[in-house]
Amino acid sequence: MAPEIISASGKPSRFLKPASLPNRAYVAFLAGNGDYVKGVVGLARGLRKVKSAYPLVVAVLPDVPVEHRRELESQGCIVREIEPVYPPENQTQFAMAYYVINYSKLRIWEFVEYSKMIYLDGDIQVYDNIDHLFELPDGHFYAVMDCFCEKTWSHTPQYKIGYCQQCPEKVQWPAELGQPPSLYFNAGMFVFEPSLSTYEDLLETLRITPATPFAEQDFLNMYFRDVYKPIPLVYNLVLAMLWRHPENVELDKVKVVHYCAAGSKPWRYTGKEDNMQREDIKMLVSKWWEIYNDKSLDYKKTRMMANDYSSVLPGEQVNLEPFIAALSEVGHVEFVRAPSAA
Ligand SMILES: O=c1ccn([C@@H]2O[C@H](COP(=O)(O)OP(=O)(O)O)[C@@H](O)[C@H]2O)c(=O)[nH]1
Ligand SMILES: OC[C@H]1O[C@H](O[C@@H]2[C@@H](O)[C@H](O)[C@@H](O)[C@H](O)[C@@H]2O)[C@H](O)[C@@H](O)[C@H]1O
Ligand SMILES: [Mn+2]
Repeated sequence: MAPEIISASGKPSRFLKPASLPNRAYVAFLAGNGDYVKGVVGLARGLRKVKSAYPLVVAVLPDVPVEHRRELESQGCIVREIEPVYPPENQTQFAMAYYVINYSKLRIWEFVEYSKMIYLDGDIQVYDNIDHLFELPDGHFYAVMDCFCEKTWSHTPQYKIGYCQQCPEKVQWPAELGQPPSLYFNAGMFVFEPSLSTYEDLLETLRITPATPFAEQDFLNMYFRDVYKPIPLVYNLVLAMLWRHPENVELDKVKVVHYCAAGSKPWRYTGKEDNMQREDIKMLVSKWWEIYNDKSLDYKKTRMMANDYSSVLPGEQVNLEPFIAALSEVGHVEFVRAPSAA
């Protein structure tokens, strides 16, 4: 007979079942054997610190070494290997040469065991709980608007005339250039619904879409243009906003920081690049390290998750208080099926 388990409410229950969490998850993308794994480990710890109720899935390319995968698993991540996705061959000059691997992000639309996911770049940190974004209405693509003012945009007409969607009133879009660009999001963070039909259509469409300087970010903006809904900048502070549009930023309200400005990746920070000696940048980099180095944020296996039922005798009453307390620390729990006592 299975052990009699007394739940925190004092009512006997055959097995403690978590309040069933809808099948949602955060998802990150990791490629190569370099140091971005530090970013994803930091992200896993950050989500735990803000007590997110959902797991972090990490889509890894085949070139991510087993040591990095084990490290991510030891941080409670669910590691899923994906195959690379390449854009059609063409002569495009990517804004950063390595952007070509970022098309592989498209594989996350295949994770249909989840009804809704929030994608986060590995160079993002979450400083306040954003689980409420999972409640946004289905049928749309939610992301934060990007900025066109950094040199990385110098190939574009908007950069050349000094137009940016963050301050559309500053420079009028000239009629001779036709329509102003549609609202354009940064693809380092977005809320989406995995779907096999969308996944197949994304790959099919990519096959006939020439690659462009911002790679999958341009592609996703084109593909989801009609269903894109901007969400406030507090959900993805692209660091350049601090010096390009400070009037749009209330730093103490920011929930998610995206370390995408040149030289701002905390694990590679030297302080030598432009803007990297700013006090706000130094504060944000050290905030990232505080979480990365905080041992109390290590993933804790609980007795239940350690499948340690053997010590529970038939008929024994199990006090679940420590377990309930650990739950609130761990944030999310994968329940393991108890071996049948028979
Ligand atoms: O060598 C790399 C380069 C990129 N990435 C992943 O691809 C994302 C997008 O690249 P990045 O954040 O550097 O682009 P940015 O936002 O700085 O333009 C990263 O956050 C990582 O999740 C990776 O895993 N390894
Ligand atoms: O592959 C293209 C990448 O394009 C985006 O990064 C850019 C963009 O934000 C520019 O606006 C900034 O100027 C630039 O610094 C920054 O790197 C996404 O963050 C990243 O996830 C990925 O999609
Ligand atoms: Mn990024």
